Amino acid sequence: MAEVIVVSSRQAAGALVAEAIERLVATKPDAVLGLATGDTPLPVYRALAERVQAGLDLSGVRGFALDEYVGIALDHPESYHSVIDREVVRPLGLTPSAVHVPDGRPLGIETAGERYETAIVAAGGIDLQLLGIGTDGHIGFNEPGSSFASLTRVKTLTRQTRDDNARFFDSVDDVPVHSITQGLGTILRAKRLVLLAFGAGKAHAVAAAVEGPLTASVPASAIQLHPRATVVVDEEAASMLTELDYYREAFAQKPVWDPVVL
Ligand SMILES: N[C@@H]1[C@@H](O)[C@H](O)[C@@H](COP(=O)(O)O)O[C@@H]1O
Repeated sequence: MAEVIVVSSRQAAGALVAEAIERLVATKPDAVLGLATGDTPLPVYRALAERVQAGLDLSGVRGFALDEYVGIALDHPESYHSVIDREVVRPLGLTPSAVHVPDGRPLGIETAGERYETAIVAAGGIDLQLLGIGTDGHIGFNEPGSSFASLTRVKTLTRQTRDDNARFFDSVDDVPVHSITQGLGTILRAKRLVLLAFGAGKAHAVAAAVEGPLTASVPASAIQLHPRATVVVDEEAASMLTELDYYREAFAQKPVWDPVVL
């Protein structure tokens, strides 16, 4: 099962995960990060940016974004190319050519997934994959029904996801219908997973992912198959978990030698 850590705030989550990333980079300066978009990972990026301002060097770190919209202009402010550049590459001082985002341009889209998988393998795989979670239980853009063996490919977005993401666009009609996303199989190959979730709106999806049955209907439940998965949640997002006392006890009693703990 995943390790669950309940934190008091988004800032506390950001600090905790930034600390884990700093430790990873200390042992592997060219570590490969799996980068999530959306609001959820922002506290991690902000905490890392502060560490960079204080002298942390992340210029050797490589990155692979989870997903991208299909058919969106690369320079659209809400393309994940733009978001990753704005929220991650620049503030963290990463080397732009070392950070990859799936290619959602229509020309060549049939082979874009395969090319992305090849690039991840050539980089030696992802060391730490950051994940948010959709209210419908998606990770990346793996919507309900996604195969646990799926690799990077085009997925049609659900209406719920498009409604959720409409806040980034002028209207829901402007939200692209298709995405290209790392598959659940891609995500499960990462050496470590860190899924973050904040707010009551995520409570149902978190409970289903962590404690529900393993089912493609809740794509995030795939994290139960991963031997090094950590879920970092605030009290609201944790509110529907039934084993909260156990998670708190396990974290309080964490062995110092435990490599799974953040
Ligand atoms: N493709 C992204 C996901 O990777 C993200 O996890 C999810 C949740 O977004 P937020 O963190 O803004 O709630 O939204 C989008 O659909």
